[in-house]
Amino acid sequence: MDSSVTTELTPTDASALIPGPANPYQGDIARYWNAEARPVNLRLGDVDGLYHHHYGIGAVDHASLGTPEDSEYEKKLIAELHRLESAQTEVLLDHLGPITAADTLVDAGCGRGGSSVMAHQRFGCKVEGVTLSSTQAEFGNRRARELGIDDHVRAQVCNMLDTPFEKGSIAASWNNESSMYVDLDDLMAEHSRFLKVGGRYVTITGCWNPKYGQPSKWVSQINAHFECNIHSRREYLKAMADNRLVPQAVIDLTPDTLPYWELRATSSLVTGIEEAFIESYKDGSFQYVLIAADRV
Ligand SMILES: C[S@@+](CC[C@H](N)C(=O)[O-])C[C@H]1O[C@@H](n2cnc3c(N)ncnc32)[C@H](O)[C@@H]1O
Ligand SMILES: CC(C)=CCC/C(C)=C/COP(=O)(O)OP(=O)(O)O
Ligand SMILES: [Mg+2]
Repeated sequence: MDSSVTTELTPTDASALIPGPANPYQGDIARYWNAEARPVNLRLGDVDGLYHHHYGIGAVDHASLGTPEDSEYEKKLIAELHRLESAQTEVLLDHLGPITAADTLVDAGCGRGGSSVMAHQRFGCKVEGVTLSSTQAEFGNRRARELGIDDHVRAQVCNMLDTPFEKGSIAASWNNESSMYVDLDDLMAEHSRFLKVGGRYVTITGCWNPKYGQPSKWVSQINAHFECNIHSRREYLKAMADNRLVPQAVIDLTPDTLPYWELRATSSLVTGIEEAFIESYKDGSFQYVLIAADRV
């Protein structure tokens, strides 16, 4: 083809130019999430159409569950787990700072888009989600169309370490349980690049606790289960400090997530990873944290 010829790109052509996985590992992760269809995620999402791939926080409302003998008990338990997962997103959104409808936010590693939809519903803003999985991006875009918000909420297949967002164009961004798939220095550098000075970055993540020493056997088990690479709390703080992201809040959510796991362990939707989360949270080797940082 004559390289001197420039052709105007339609949006479809432009999206076809988005590079694929940057390395074989990212290819594995794209395949993993393209194939994922666990009932614990789909049945919870079916409760109200918000599909999450993260865990829950807050006290279990035991009164709402009734007793295991009730015919509706399992349905109520699923609704309760889902309520706790959406409560987790609400806490993340609480830490984004003042957001207006004119702002654009980035949901880095957006999954099926539950957090993106909730952010738009709260702030009226635009939300750009990125995921390695084409199945997830299609799912999220279909939900946005069904909700009539596809002019504000969009998912793209894109590596979050190399996004198309312009330097300094984004009011706030987050990783909701998606930072354990990437190098943290590369990740914080990319958020720092596209965030406005004064913008806010938030992560909710599981991290290993430097006070414990090294990653415990439970942490290794979680890594193997999800093909991820859990970082330490210290690595998060260092990567932020090195990339003009200054922590404004560091909140240990471990006590708040344990009730979710203990309830989930009693459900029919268990996946086999519940013991590793419960035991590592209890022995102190693993922590569930929220870190909110100012882009300075
Ligand atoms: C556990 S899911 C979390 C999804 C979502 N944040 C949520 O709370 O529902 C992890 C997500 O990270 C995404 N991910 C992992 N590595 C990525 C990368 N390099 N670029 C973009 N997305 C990535 C996966 O595609 C997946 O959507
Ligand atoms: C806190 C840590 C270490 C998270 C690892 C990333 C991850 C897989 C999150 C949940 O996804 P999911 O909702 O698809 O998982 P599950 O099927 O277990 O609910
Ligand atoms: Mg889940």
